[in-house]
Amino acid sequence: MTKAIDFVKGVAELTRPHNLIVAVVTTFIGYGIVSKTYGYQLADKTFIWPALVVVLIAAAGYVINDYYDIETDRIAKPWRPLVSGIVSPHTARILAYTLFALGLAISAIMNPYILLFVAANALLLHEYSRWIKRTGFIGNTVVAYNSAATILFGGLTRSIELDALVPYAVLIPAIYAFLFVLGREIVKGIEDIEGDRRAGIYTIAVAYGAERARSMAILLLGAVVAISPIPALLGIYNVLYAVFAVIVDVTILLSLITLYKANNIDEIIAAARKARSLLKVGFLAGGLAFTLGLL
Ligand SMILES: CC(C)=CCC/C(C)=C/CC/C(C)=C/CC/C(C)=C/COC[C@H](O)COP(=O)(O)O
Ligand SMILES: CC(C)=CCC/C(C)=C/CC/C(C)=C/CC/C(C)=C/COP(=O)(O)OP(=O)(O)O
Ligand SMILES: [Mg+2]
Repeated sequence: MTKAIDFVKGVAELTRPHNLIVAVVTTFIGYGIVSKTYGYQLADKTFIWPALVVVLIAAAGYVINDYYDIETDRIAKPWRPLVSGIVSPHTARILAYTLFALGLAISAIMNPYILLFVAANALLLHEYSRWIKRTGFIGNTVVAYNSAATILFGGLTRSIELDALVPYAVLIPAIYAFLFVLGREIVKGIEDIEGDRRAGIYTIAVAYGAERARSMAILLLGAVVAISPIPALLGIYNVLYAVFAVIVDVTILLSLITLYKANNIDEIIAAARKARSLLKVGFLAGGLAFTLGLL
């Protein structure tokens, strides 16, 4: 019985449910902006479909990532379900392709254009883990784009449902998400520098050193803080945007101070480990800023 429970826990862990929750929130950002632009109620029961597609495709993306990362995770993340042996690589592969297939099937039922968008993003997600990740910075931009694409996807699905054009306003949170995730991916590269170097993954940290990667992450994430007040000045978002944007800024600034104060490679890697978790809190706060800010 314990083995069965461990297996179910392992399968759940492979899908990274905490990230899926944030992805649903960010999908709602695009959906909500379109609703508000055309004078409809923000939330509608139809949101279940884009939310379900994003959960299925993102979960598939996380599972196939662990499948392709098993050797590097043996070094940096021995607790992952495939490395610890709780779930077999064969099972993970079947799970990933089943999740991809379910996401594509629902997209096909929704609309041909939605199927095209989801298929392109699903392919990009799969190829990221299969080989694009090894290119380093390009891989970071793919993850940042795919993350921001949840916002575009929410806007696309609601626009098609309302037979309306996707408003440019959807691009605003998408740009913030892209910069935020990209900065965090560079921080993750600092944390994983040893394992990535042995695996031949040319992240910014491996290619240019942890110090330069730290400087790039500080620049990118500092830019998110610098532009964070702008949406509050646009008259689209309410005070809740400002409240949650401050939380985002605090998570980023605490991360950057920790990184800046590190004096040597070991301290920089330890600071990156702390920043990775802190910035994840910022993702949720950021999603809530652009979501609750629409109410
Ligand atoms: C100033 C302000 C309010 C900024 C907010 C920006 C914003 C909307 C951020 C949300 C980012 C986002 C789209 C998150 C949803 C999808 C997601 C969780 C992406 C990150 O997943 C990839 C990551 O590398 C997974 O690795 P790990 O986190 O280590 O499991
Ligand atoms: C837009 C549509 C239809 C779907 C988007 C699906 C989503 C939410 C994508 C978000 C980003 C995502 C799921 C990326 C998957 C690839 C991934 C796990 C990147 C991070 O993996 P690594 O670079 O190996 O780092 P870790 O495994 O240590 O986290
Ligand atoms: Mg991985």
